[in-house]
Amino acid sequence: MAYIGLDQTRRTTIMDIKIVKDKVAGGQAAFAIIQQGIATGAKVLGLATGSTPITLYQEMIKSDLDFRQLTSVNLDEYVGLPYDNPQSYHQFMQDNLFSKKPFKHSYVPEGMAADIDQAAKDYDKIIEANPIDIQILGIGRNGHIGFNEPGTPFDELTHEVRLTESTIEANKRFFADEKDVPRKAISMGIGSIMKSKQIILMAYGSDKADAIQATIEGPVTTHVPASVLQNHANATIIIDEAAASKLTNK
Ligand SMILES: N[C@@H]1[C@@H](O)[C@H](O)[C@@H](COP(=O)(O)O)O[C@@H]1O
Repeated sequence: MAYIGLDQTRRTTIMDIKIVKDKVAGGQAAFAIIQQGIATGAKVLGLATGSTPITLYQEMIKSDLDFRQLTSVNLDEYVGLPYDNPQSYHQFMQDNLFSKKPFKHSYVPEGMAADIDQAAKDYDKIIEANPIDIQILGIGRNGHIGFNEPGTPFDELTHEVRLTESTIEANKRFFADEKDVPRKAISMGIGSIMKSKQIILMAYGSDKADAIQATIEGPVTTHVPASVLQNHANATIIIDEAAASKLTNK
């Protein structure tokens, strides 16, 4: 489909919206979908970082599911942040999931590669060889998914990203100083995210309410990257009351 740079206003599918009590219930709802997916043959999970998926990962950890026959493919990583830095997404995944529930293979984009463009091409080959059955997403306050900032063409593959001021501002809480926040990242593209057979986007809290309203009720536009999910055949949005507070049709 040719979405490049175009704003699409035609909604082709209706997303499944689940409004939950809180992020714990959200994690349980997402886990139930994953459990069902694995029971029916899902082999590759697309994973995300940020505070949002943590309650899902806690459900995965406390479950008796064994992930050692599955592969995981992560969305993104900062460029130039050593993998043992506590804020790197390699380390985040280790701390929040992989150290407790290992997968057969876990891929995270190589933000420390000497040649990021080559690392991006290599990551696309990994995604091609491991088609994603279920992709987990959070959402940035500006509607970004992965690190696909507003304006990213919908058919983009893995690429280097210059982070927006809004994202640097939102992510500075994890760093000692704003100047320590990396300015660049490597991210799976929207083209690859949309190829996932199933997508679960989660969002909690009032600072996500505008992005959620635009994602669900606004036009499909590259200005709000997550709005592309309106064009996905099997997307579920799990949100709490605060994140749902600006929806006009509840
Ligand atoms: N690259 C990540 C996104 O994948 C994530 O969705 C977003 C929101 O983070 P949080 O869940 O902490 O609000 O943060 C970062 O920008």
